[in-house]
Amino acid sequence: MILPAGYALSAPIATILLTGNVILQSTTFIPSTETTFEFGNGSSVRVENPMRIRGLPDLVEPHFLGAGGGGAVFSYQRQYTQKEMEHPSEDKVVVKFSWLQSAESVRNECKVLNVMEQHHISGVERCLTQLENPEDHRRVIIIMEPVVDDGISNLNELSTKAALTATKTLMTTLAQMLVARIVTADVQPLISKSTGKLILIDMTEAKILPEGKLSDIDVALVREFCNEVISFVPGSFARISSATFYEELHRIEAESHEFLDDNVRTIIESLMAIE
Ligand SMILES: Nc1ncnc2c1ncn2[C@@H]1O[C@H](COP(=O)(O)OP(=O)(O)OP(=O)(O)O)[C@@H](O)[C@H]1O
Repeated sequence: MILPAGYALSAPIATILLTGNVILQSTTFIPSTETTFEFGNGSSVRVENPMRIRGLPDLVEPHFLGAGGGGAVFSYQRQYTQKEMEHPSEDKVVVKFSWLQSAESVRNECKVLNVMEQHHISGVERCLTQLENPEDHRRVIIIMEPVVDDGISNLNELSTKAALTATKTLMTTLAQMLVARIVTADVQPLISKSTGKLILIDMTEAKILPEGKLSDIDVALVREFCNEVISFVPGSFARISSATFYEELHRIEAESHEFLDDNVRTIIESLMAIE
């Protein structure tokens, strides 16, 4: 977790307000609580338990995951009714509370993730919904999945098997994002230590490149994105990462008839060149 000093949690639980009302949920009684987290950047986040959002099961058991320039991130457990338990999806969700100054970036994150979902891009989060923060309507809350519980960001700390799984996902995602013309200069992999399952988190700075000839700035952005992604791959996996990238690229181009931009192809070929 990268936690800039300014965003450190100054007090784990500053206020706990027991509102006293008891909510009937399935067969469990959950006392409704509100907890205010104060952060070192002067912002606070009011965390409700349960959190009620239209179209989603009640969200319970908030747990602080981390904070950065975009906001404060918590996991919540979905509280299913008996009927919904028959077809449960991922059990936990990620809830990101933007700061006031980062609301636009967090809106952008959900928008880009929605576009990625339309392109069937794997290895990234899914943004389920976006809402105004009732504390301050200029701030935004986004709900995403999945939560990676035992996440690390360094592939070199994984077992060989898990690192290979993570590398293949990373290169598959790189190919899918490049064809979809989506890049980010802030690449943050989160990898399950036990399984090697990888997702790229934090799409606050991600950009959907416009159609047509790329500007010099966008070419530089693509180069930075590719460089950053490739820098996460352990040196011994250079060959397999390149093979995975091109295999996925050929699959997408054959199936969707969407093609990599020529400039992007040149960049990736130079970075993937193996002596
Ligand atoms: N899906 C997830 N599963 C587990 N932990 C997560 C997940 N998403 C985010 N986190 C944790 O929350 C932290 C902050 O998340 P993220 O990097 O998305 O926030 P941000 O404020 O937009 O960051 P940045 O300062 O890099 O822009 C991460 O470093 C990570 O520790």
